[in-house]
Amino acid sequence: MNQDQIRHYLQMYLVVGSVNCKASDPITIVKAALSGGVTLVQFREKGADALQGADLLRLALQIQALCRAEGVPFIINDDVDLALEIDADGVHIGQDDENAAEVRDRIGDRILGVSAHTVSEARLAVQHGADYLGIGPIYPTHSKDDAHEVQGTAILCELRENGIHVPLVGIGGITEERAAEVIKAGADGVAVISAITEAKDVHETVVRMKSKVGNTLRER
Ligand SMILES: Cc1ncsc1CCOP(=O)(O)O
Ligand SMILES: C=C1C=NC(C)=NC1=N
Ligand SMILES: [Mg+2]
Repeated sequence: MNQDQIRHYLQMYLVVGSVNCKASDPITIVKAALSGGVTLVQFREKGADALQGADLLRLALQIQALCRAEGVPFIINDDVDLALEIDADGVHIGQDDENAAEVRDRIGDRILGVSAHTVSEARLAVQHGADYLGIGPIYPTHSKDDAHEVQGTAILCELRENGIHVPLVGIGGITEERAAEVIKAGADGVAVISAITEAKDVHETVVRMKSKVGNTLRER
């Protein structure tokens, strides 16, 4: 996948699982987020009372169908086997998951996203074939119980200053109010869970956040 296409996909990136959808259900939330214009969807089913087995597969296939209908790429967090089983558009893996080079071999030219927290982790992930890097938590988050320490937007500047020019998406505590500063610091987009899944109006939140990202990218 070419870098410009990946950069486009990263602009308004929804990360979602049933655990994050308390006020409403995942399908309703994904439908509203897609109508609001999310550019990429990651299925991340993690944490206490996460779905498993047939229930997990059913929800993954339902969300995949919604994304396909809108032409929005659908990727799976962590579970490369599931991604290959349902022919997802890619995977996102962390530093503690399968080695990025091995995953790249297994998924061919599907999208490969890798989490990175330092310049050296970023360099290694790029060498192993990552299409983009997930950077964060930028701000405090309650959606990942084993999140690394909060890094602020400085990590994005540091990566760019150290010659990491691959597509980057910021993640962690990102809200509509904070989106612009994440882009100004060098990210190509924002990855968001609770600011969208817990929003009173999911559609409007996505519309507003995406327009702030787009305006800031154009001003940069
Ligand atoms: C998956 C992940 N990785 C770093 S922070 C985080 C959770 C982001 O969730 P939220 O957008 O609700 O802070
Ligand atoms: C941990 C993560 C970091 N970044 C992204 C985009 N997704 C994740 N699941
Ligand atoms: Mg992981």
